[in-house]
Amino acid sequence: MASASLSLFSTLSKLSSSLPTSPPKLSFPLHSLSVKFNPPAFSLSFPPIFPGLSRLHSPKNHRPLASLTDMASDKRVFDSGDDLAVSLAKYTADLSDHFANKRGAFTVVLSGGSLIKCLRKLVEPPYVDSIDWSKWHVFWVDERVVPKDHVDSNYKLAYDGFLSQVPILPGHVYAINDALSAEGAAEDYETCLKHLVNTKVVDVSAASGFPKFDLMLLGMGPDGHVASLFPGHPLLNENQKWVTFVKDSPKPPPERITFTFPVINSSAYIALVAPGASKADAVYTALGGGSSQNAETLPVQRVAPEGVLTWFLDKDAASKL
Ligand SMILES: O=C(O)[C@H](O)[C@@H](O)[C@H](O)[C@H](O)COP(=O)(O)O
Repeated sequence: MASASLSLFSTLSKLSSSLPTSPPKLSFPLHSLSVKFNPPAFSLSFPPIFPGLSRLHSPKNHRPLASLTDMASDKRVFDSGDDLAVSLAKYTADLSDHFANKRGAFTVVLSGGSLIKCLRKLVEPPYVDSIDWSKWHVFWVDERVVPKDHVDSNYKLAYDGFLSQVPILPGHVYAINDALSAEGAAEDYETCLKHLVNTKVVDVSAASGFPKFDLMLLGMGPDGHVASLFPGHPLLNENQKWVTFVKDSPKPPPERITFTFPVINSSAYIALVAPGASKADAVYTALGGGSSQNAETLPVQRVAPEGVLTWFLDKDAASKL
């Protein structure tokens, strides 16, 4: 079993490295579109009508429609990690059905860290059998600039804990080109995204001109960072690039690529998944009004998508609310 996984891993790694690194030249540069960047503002208020909610349905019928009403909640707090994982799996599966039917594709953005463990129920029945995995396209909101088989790689983390256990097409898994420098990998990933926007695999936000992913699964660090956007870092204000790089990440390893806030905030749905006591202070700052007037805004407080934001917390993370 282990060797089968290893050989699958190496096949997938090879396939991923053969992803378009120099896609066809675009007929127009998307980044030259006029871009409206919303200044950082944290808001938990939702649009009066949740995008697409009324059209959500459950063709394979393991998910009763009535349960979709709990998607109206902005914050879900669970007694256990297992309860959180079950709810997150159901939420993801419902959105997968919705976007597969609406667009013929479901674009999902992963983080690293503890998020991958929180996806563990997706690889179990009923979801593993009922989700149309062929529609999934998988991206990373941030990635460490290390080889794909390195212990620090977010790709490897996701592959070992999730991707190797579901039939997502290898060509739909968009890992970074790990042969490049941080600058090169960020540029390459942005070029790849432009190609996918141009071919309509990835949607585009009419409001911002940035790519609009169907679902972004964001983790949050104890310091309130999301993706590789860290407190006090100038990259928090990047408003032109889609993908950029850091070489001084306070969380090791230092070299990473990351989506920028305009891309994060153009998402249709964001799940902010932050379990554990170490997240309680940042959760309080973000949701409980815990910061004083002079305190620096945490990166997570800048997460304010065009679409719907839902927090997934356990009782330890929510203990200070
Ligand atoms: O590469 C990374 O470091 C991750 O992608 C990062 O953005 C992660 O989501 C947060 O650091 C939260 O990680 P934890 O959930 O493990 O605290």
